[in-house]
Amino acid sequence: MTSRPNRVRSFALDARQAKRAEAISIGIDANYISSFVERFYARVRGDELLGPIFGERIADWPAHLEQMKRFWRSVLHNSGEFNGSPMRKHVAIDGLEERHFRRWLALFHDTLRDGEVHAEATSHVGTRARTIAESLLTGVKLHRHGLAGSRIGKEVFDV
Ligand code: HEM
Repeated sequence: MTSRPNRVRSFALDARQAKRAEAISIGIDANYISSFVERFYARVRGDELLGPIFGERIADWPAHLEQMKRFWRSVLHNSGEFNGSPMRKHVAIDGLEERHFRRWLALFHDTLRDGEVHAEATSHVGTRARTIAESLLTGVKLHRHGLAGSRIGKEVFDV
């Protein structure tokens, strides 16, 4: 008979595999993730608002791109490969505000649309990005202004 911890573990594995299979069925495989990460950060680096913020902080671009691929595989395939601390790192960027997140999302959505393989993939990945951006912005505001300034629970981005 299978022990309880084993059953729990195999349930978690099934859920992880199901999520990955569902993503892959709409074209979100590891190559798709790698491609949008590469193309997105090429745009970001050339952007006059965001480029300098990254330029001052990223010394090793190949390492950053690998980290971002692990992040997106964890988000989209539940791969569990990412162990960073995005909230802490974004809170530490002085002057980061709504207009930066708006630009980030606009570039991200342009990248997804330009490399579109499946409209459902664009919509799925774009929605995940927007949700994470909203939570990072909420965290940044909370850290800076406390609860009153954080607009918790409000829809922030409409892209
Ligand atoms: C407002 C625009 C943004 C700017 C200027 C920005 C900038 C940066 C910078 C400079 C880093 C490197 C930090 C370091 O290693 O010390 C970083 C890391 C990261 N960013 Fe952003 N970011 C933005 C928005 C976002 C959004 C919307 C997401 C997710 C949807 C995101 C996800 C990440 C992740 C996962 C990391 C790696 C964190 C880690 O390794 O612990 N960023 N970002």
